[in-house]
Amino acid sequence: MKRRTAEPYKIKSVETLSMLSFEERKESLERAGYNTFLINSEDVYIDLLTDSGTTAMSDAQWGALMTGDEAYAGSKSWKRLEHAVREVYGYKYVLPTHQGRGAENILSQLKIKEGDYVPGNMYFTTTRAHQEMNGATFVDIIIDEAHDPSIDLPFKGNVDLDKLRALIDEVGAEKIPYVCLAVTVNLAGGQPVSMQNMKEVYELCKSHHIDVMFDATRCVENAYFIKERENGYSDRSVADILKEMMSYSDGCTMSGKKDCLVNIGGFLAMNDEDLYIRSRELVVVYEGMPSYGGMAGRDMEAMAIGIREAVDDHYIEHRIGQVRYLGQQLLDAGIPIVQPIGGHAVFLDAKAFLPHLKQEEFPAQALAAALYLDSGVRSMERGIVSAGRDIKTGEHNRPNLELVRLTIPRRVYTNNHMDVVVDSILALYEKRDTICGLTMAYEPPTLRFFNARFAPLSDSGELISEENKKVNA
Ligand SMILES: Cc1ncc(COP(=O)(O)O)c(C=O)c1O
Ligand SMILES: N[C@@H](Cc1ccc(O)cc1)C(=O)O
Repeated sequence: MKRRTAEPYKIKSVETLSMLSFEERKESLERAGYNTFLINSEDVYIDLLTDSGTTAMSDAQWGALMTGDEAYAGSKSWKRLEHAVREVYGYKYVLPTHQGRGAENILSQLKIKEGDYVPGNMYFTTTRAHQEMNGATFVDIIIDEAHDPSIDLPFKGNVDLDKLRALIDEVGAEKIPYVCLAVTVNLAGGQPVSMQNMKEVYELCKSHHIDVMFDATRCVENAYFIKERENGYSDRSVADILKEMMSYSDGCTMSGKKDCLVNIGGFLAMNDEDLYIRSRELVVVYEGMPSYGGMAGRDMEAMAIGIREAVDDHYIEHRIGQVRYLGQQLLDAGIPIVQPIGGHAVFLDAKAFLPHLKQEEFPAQALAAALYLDSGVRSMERGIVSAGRDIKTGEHNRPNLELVRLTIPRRVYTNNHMDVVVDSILALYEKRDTICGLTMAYEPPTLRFFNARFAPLSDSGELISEENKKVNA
């Protein structure tokens, strides 16, 4: 018999959850314009909107808050954070930023010129927005399989080297300031990149004098998948694997709100001194002194500790295990989800869940809204709404993946909460043909998914109703 394992921590402080009635949830959803981003958190029972900044900190982190050095300049806390990044990730130079997109802003401004191309293994919303705002065209070089939710591959975040070579041949290396490699790939379903692939991308780029910058947001989760799935790594520690991974890049942007186990913070790291000096100038303009970059001294203390806690083998094994615990139950029940199960989230395949809805009826948005209505579980649309519009044609970008993300915060929920989520999804699947599509009532011009508002496309005005079967037929 396989012995069961449990959380590698015990609970010291608890937060009461609110449990609204169906009618209250319905009102809350209507007030939010059927957009889960606009629901008040006090109306949410289990919050799987994001794993960003939602981590439960450890007692060591809470304790360290008191030791934060809030000096405007030369803070001891910054020194400790800088030391942790250098030691755990291996980069020479580090600059603090208020969160990941602060680092993306500075990197994009410094490296991109109008008319450049930035290849990446699938886009991320904020990352691409910064690249485009600085005049670059994003080019997706992820393997084709990553766009198919049903293909089960160990490293579905890998770069297709032929696509990268073809781009270099077509536009010339001088038009590619850097390759942006996400480890893991959020929008592909939290899928990892293999060490072999990182090595090959790095070698190809170096032969053309192109830099490789990682989006390191969930790099520890990527390192764990390498330990589990790639030949030659099973006996190595996650910390050791992570260090090797980072050696195949010239620097990284980091949202500390994920794999640094904190509620706010980020950094930009690099090995090139000239880029460091120029970045430091922009940190002063956008973030604050290079010894705090938008973070309080106490935040930096917590992050320095979180960086080390995240590479504990027991922590990361449980983390990935919990995501898998949720995903596997859904798979066993025949629910369409992105395979294999990724690092930070389980992604429902909304196209397969609601096949009666056209993509312009926003199936993933409708499914996320229906899940909230059913049980108070909050998730996030990752499909046509998130993909926005083509900046040249103004048409909707139409991603192949039309997903609902169930994102698991780190160290927050127990597996009993995961069971509640499973039950709600199974109940919705039973009555899936009663769920109708949505129309977009308000569309913001940028990053529209955050603030867009929707309305049900049904005669009754209800999102879930037996009546909808007729509309959907
Ligand atoms: C893959 C990835 N990159 C970058 C970011 C940006 O980080 P932040 O939210 O800290 O600005 C996020 C989350 O927003 C992310 O998931
Ligand atoms: N990075 C966070 C927060 C976020 C969510 C959606 C975005 O498009 C941008 C940022 C996440 O992936 O959950």
